Amino acid sequence: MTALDERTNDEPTATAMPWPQARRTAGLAAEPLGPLTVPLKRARGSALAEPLFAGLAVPAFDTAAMDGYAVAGPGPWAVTGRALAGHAADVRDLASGQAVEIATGAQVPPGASAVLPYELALRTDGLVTGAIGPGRHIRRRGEECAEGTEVLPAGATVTPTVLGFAASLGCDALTVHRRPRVTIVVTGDEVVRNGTPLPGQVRDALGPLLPGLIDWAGGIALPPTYVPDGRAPLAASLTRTAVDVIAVCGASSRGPADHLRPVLRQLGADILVDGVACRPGHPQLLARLTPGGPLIVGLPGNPFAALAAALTLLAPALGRLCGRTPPPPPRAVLVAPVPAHAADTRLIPVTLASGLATPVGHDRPGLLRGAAAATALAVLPPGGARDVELLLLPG
Ligand SMILES: Nc1nc2c(c(=O)[nH]1)N[C@H]1C(S)=C(S)[C@@H](COP(=O)(O)OP(=O)(O)OC[C@H]3O[C@@H](n4cnc5c(N)ncnc54)[C@H](O)[C@@H]3O)O[C@H]1N2
Ligand code: MOO
Repeated sequence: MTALDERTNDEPTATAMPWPQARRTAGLAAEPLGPLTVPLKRARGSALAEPLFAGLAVPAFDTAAMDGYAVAGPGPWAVTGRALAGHAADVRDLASGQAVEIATGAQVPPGASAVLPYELALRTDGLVTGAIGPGRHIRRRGEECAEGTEVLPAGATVTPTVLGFAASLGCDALTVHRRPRVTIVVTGDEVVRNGTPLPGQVRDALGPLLPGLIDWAGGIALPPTYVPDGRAPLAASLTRTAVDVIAVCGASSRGPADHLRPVLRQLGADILVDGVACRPGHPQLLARLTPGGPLIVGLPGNPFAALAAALTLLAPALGRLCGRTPPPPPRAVLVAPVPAHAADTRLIPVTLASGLATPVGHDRPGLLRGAAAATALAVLPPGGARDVELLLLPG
């Protein structure tokens, strides 16, 4: 419920914090959650709570990088046997002038000076000839990393690639920060969850949008809860469950049914960010319910404004709680000048190609059309710029 159409409201909010400061505040609003050791399959999306060390050398043994012959000394070479991957016990020392047929991934026998690929080899009876430089096509033990090397710092996100790498280092478990649990509270008597909305109703866009964004940002989203307009239901929803973060959708503005600020005052919450000088999303807020209690992120009801606010306050707060080291923000050059706001940062949906950001339009606060077609939001500071920071959108 709002008193004004969002396009007519251009008044700055007295308490609004500059966008860069608001984002920094959210990224420092809490301490990373405690470490826990989990099996690899449960670690994806978490951040390492301690550096990852190579528990073994990589490769762990001298390995053939090609199918062919492991040869010792100058040719021609007498073929004395075969070395297959996974059969290290069969490996015998090679003397100069000897060779074994070898498969990629097999352990290279001690004494071998190179691997001669089939393509360069001529085999007649038991003899093989060919030209190959010393050391060619042998991946030496430890050449990728020596045993005990730090291979990833604490704070790195455990991506699918990191999981594969950790497994190849012999890890079965990783010590990561606990991921924050997030309740999504969707407010509004007009909000419906299924089907075509009737006149006066609006289909909930945020219950479907936020879980994926929260997962991408490092949190664990609980199923959204829906509360009618009113102080009592909202207050109850903020105190019902033990979670780390509560994202409230709607009720963030100053209309007759916008109860979030009064409820937070009534509950004695500590308000950390009370409005942000950005478009869209200026009514957003960040609060802490009680000392050591959950963070509350107030997201505007307008769906694109909510997305902009989620990237401004919610994602950095979740990144911090789950212990991720934030990467340096990506940047791009706007393909053409874009009108700036005099006092507020604008967040503009763009597509990216070759370092250029192209606005996709359709960026009114109530509509996700532009954002749905975009790969990032360009951060246009007050007064404007061509070279801009980007907020990548969840894929
Ligand atoms: N007097 C003022 N009025 C408004 C201001 C202001 O500063 N002074 N700011 C405007 C801006 S900007 C925004 S954004 C909205 C924020 O409003 P609320 O957070 O209080 O949200 P609602 O009023 O509940 O809803 C706004 C709009 O969004 C629709 N909505 C709500 N929830 C959902 C949902 N889950 N999925 C899809 N759409 C949703 C709702 O029906 C309204 O149309 O306030 C302006 N007003
Ligand atoms: O423009 Mo509002 O700031 O729609 O969030």
